[in-house]
Amino acid sequence: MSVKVECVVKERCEIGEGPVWEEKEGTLLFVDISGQKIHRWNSATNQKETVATEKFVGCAVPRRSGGYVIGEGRSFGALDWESRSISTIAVIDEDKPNNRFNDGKVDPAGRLFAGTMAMEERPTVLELKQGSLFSLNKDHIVVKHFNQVDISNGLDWSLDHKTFYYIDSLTYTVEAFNYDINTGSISETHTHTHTHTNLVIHRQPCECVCVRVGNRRMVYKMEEGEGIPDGMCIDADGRLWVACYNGGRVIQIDPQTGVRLQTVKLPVDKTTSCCFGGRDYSDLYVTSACKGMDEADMAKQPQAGCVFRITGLGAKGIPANSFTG
Ligand SMILES: O=C(O)[C@H](O)[C@@H](O)[C@H](O)[C@H](O)CO
Ligand SMILES: [Zn+2]
Repeated sequence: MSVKVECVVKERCEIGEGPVWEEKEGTLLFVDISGQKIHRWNSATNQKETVATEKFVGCAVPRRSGGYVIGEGRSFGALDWESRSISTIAVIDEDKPNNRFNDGKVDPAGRLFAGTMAMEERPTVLELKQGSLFSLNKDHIVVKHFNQVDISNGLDWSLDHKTFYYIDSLTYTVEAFNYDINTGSISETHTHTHTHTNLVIHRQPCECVCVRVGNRRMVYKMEEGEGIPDGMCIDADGRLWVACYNGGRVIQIDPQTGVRLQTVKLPVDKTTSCCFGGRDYSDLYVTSACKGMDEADMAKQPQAGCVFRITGLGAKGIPANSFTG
């Protein structure tokens, strides 16, 4: 079966992002970040429902108790779809009023992980190192895992739940961390002995307790022409699919070897994120953006901002997790 790419949601999102397949209804949930909208597209009827938000909305995920949890502005919010009402659960980055949520996803234990970034003057132009990665647990407790992030983006967990894969876009890499599914912790503290050669008084080994962010390591470095790593999802074989912003493609990576296994090109450059869906999760849905494109660009790429479906990949995904709080 050959790979086929088709445009399925013919709506030009400014920044289409964060697709999530909702198996029960056969709907695709996704956001338009700067368009300040949350969409649910029904693959059977081709109907779409939309909720408008008051601020940039970085992500929206299903909630086990019903409705959705979103990252809007600098708030985690609870969205009741029927009444279209949004209530604040928690506020983050109080000391960084110019920050906003970006990409987010629910871990296998039902915690919502989402990262922040500074507001952009235009795509990828922003104050650097302002972002952090947060998680919201079922008791609505917020944990801040690490900071110094440029653009917090794609994230997912290995099939054995021991590794957290993460993209800070302007590192142009995909990284991996050790992950503890029981505690939701990415960082690890450990003690080790070493001799402080630089401190004259410290001539003998000393016990240092240092908190390293869980063995952070690079699994893939983007190549020339591949663009900026943006959204990401894992497939049922444990391989990563990365949407490449300005690269007009999604790439499949083996995180064990760092080898790129597949490249699928799309008819738009600003591919932003991807998730598996459809019957037995064998379709790859890809969101895209048109923000920052001028008339001439738009004329060349009339489907910029639309959602695409790739079939025939020979790979399949796994069901998305719902927030348990
Ligand atoms: O879509 C996102 O994740 C961000 O919100 C965009 O505004 C980024 O600038 C772009 O995707 C490059 O990473
Ligand atoms: Zn993104």
